[in-house]
Amino acid sequence: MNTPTGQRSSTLRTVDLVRRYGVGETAVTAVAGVSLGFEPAQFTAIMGPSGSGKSTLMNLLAGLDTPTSGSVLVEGQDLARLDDRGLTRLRRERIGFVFQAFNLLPALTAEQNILLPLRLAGQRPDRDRLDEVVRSLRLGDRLGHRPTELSGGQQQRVALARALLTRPAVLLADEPTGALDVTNGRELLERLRTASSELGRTIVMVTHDPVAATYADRVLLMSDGALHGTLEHPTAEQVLAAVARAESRC
Ligand SMILES: Nc1ncnc2c1ncn2[C@@H]1O[C@H](COP(=O)(O)OP(=O)(O)OP(=O)(O)O)[C@@H](O)[C@H]1O
Repeated sequence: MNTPTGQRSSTLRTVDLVRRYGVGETAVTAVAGVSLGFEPAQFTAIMGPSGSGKSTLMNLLAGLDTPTSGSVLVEGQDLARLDDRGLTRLRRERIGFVFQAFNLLPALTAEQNILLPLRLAGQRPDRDRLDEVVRSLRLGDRLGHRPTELSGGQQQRVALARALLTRPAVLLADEPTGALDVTNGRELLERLRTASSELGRTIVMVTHDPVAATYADRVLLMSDGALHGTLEHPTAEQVLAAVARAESRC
């Protein structure tokens, strides 16, 4: 998509984004001036040592935290200009979330969990859309089960179905494979890749796993709250080497 000025308009964009915690000598700059664009159908992995600002950046992208300065724009809308209702609506309709801990409601069945965001928005579920998502994630025979009756892989696929049902522009995934075994982790990463390449979703994933990062189109390396490099379609060895370099800077 191009703007009248010829600039490419990103689905998600940060401009000089800064998040500082505390004041005076104990102040910590968790995100130190990050300007980034995330494009449609682009799958980005964010890596970096512990404390480098990955979670803070994700919280800012999700509108869960407010920048000290700079801005986050989702489909051109500056999150800081939205009131609480507008922000809740944008997060419910345009941003999907997948977390390491699945975050499913234990009292609800898989289907009820998947439909929850729509119900909260007061919208009727589109059965065809539900069937399509459920089929693509191989959940057809598990819909009546509660989370405790599902494997970890199935629970995370339910969480992904919930995130994808509303056709969000952006999917934010925080260590989505962190609690999964290798096989289920790889399957989830394949689903994420399909969601970006075939469905056009903009995906941003924080991971500590160099192999998981190779499923992304690009890997952004953070250290000390700043961006210290980008790798395009790297191998796991290239990711490992880059992370080691970032850690040696700490
Ligand atoms: N609420 C807070 N109050 C004060 N400092 C904070 C707060 N949240 C994060 N920080 C600090 O900001 C820096 C970045 O933290 P952040 O959690 O974003 O790092 P991270 O890269 O996600 O780390 P990890 O990989 O361990 O999850 C750290 O120094 C952290 O201690």
